[in-house]
Amino acid sequence: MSSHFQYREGALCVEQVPLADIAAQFGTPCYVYSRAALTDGYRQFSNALQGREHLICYAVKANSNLAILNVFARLGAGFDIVSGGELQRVLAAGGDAGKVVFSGVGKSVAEMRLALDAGILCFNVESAAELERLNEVAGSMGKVAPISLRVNPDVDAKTHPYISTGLKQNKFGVAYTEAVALYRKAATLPHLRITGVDCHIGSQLTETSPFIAAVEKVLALVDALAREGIRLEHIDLGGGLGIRYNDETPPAIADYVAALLGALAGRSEKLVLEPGRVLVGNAGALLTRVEYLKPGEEKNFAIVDAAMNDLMRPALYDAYHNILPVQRENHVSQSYEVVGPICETGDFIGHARELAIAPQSLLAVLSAGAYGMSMSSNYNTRPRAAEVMVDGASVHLVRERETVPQLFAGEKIIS
Ligand SMILES: Cc1ncc(COP(=O)(O)O)c(C=O)c1O
Ligand SMILES: N[C@@H](CCCC[NH3+])C(=O)O
Repeated sequence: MSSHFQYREGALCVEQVPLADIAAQFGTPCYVYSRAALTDGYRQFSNALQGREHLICYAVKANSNLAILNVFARLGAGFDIVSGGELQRVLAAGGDAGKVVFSGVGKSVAEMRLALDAGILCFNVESAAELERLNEVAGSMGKVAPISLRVNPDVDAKTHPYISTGLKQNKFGVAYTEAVALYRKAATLPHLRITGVDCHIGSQLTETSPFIAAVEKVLALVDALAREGIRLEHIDLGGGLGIRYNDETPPAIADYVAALLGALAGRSEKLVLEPGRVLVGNAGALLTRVEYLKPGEEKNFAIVDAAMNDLMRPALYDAYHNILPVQRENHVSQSYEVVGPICETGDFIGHARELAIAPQSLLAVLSAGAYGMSMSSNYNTRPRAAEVMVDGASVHLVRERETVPQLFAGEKIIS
């Protein structure tokens, strides 16, 4: 368990604040984030990278709450975005456009314009067609777009197939074998300026070796480009470092960074990283309340007020999240299917969890800071959860629970 979420005298606390107090004040379901945990994670990266020119671009998709983006912006972070919406959130949170890298296979003309207007650091271009489009859009605006090519190194990230991105059969990046030719082509396009190279092989990696295999391929490409007179200012190695949800043993941030720096020894290019999950995953928990206990013939169900619309990782990837009682209580301990109110059999938060709970008990779903709120939806017309950030002894509401009128925003009935 993260050191930021700990039991104190039987009460689960975030820092010094009992989660039960937060539930009483803000209701459930509610995401709770620890500012100290966010700061710690970021500092582990920046400390490990000391002495090396670098930029830590937090991957906004992991959690785009404005308060979280603001914490990272104040720490000096850059941002990895994948949409115009994410760029707008970064700017609204006080992020520096000049530290933004823009990834993604489907950038629209409008998104390119927005990013060029804002003056982002780099477009991570993922196809030949995107290269052409970006050149045209930049030209039409009288601008020059800074670019990297995202190369697909064809390395097995050894992670869930839905979140592996660096294999030939994945949609991401340009084929490794075509990268030099595409760089040559980019060098001829007048409204593009080549600044770097990028790769990202997948998410929730728990071993270092696939990262190193990818770095080696990227460096071979950097050398091949140098032989052609194409010199790069930065090398972006993406994100992907995993966290402990259950019994995984991912490398510590410092060890992961040390391994990358070892592989990059003797290289002077600026190092860009795009960590998402490892910065926010264990900095957040989802608080939920037991609505009903429903004994079944084969299984006991604990029906809680959070559901797959709030946290879809279990339904989508069969992902494991530790579920803990917020108060240690003297109920009979039983094995429960922890499920939400949504009309889908796949609507579960956890299978076969041994819990001592009763109706109205509060539960904390741990490691929910990454890809929790950011992947939430209004499915079953459920309002999105509230989000709070704990900063020392202070608790701040950083996003209100949606209300019914908000759920209707922008819609109209026609006659
Ligand atoms: C291009 C890119 N960069 C960074 C990330 C962040 O990944 P993670 O949250 O695994 O660190 C992702 C998501 O996998 C991504 O697609
Ligand atoms: N959404 C995924 C990770 C995808 C990473 C984005 N490229 C998760 O919850 O684990």
